[in-house]
Amino acid sequence: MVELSPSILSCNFSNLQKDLDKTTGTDLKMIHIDVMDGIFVPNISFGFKVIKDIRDKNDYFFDTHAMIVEPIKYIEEFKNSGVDRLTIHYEACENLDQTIDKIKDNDMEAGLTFKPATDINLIIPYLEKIDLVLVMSVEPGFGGQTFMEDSIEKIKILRAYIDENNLDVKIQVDGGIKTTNVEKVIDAGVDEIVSGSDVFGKDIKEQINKYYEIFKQKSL
Ligand SMILES: O=C(CO)[C@@H](O)[C@H](O)COP(=O)(O)O
Repeated sequence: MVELSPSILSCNFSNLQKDLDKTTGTDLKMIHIDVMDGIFVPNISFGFKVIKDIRDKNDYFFDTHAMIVEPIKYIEEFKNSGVDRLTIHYEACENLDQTIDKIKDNDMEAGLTFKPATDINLIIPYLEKIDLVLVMSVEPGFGGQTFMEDSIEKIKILRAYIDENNLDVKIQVDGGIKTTNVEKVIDAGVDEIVSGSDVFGKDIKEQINKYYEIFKQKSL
């Protein structure tokens, strides 16, 4: 079944744990943690201290999206903060193979993502080495943007390649996803959905339950 990874970027940071507490009693298994450096993307979010503090209070799988240049420099810090999977950008790494290897050497799952303008054919050769490929369906940097329709074709290309080659790689989509458009990305073949404003900007528990209702219907 498809899983939801709600982006805490849309939480109220004046009391982050209060929003996370509202997710309890749902089917949720992971949360999405967007780290931005103000250089790779034109926004700054939060860093290791925040991740570590919420790690102490939440058992979820920590699905982390690093929108930072040269993430290789910070891999140990992500690990020490309690990150379970670290997704890095194709465009942000001087030595991508070495960065992926170092994530795995630090006992985290490795995810790879790419900006909407990046040619998907550059990503395909790395699928054998990674645990997750993330299709960005908005320009990385901000929540609340509109879903880019050409992401559907990218998901289909990745789904076909992964299935044809029997690879053990999950496909995640992130940006502009709502309960009203989620079905089309599921139909295209995603395994995981990131949603920020549509979860933490609304009635949190109600929205998570709505997503899981849709996922269950789709898996019948
Ligand atoms: O990585 C990003 C933005 O860079 C996303 O995770 C957004 O935070 C998703 O927010 P919505 O588009 O769902 O509001």
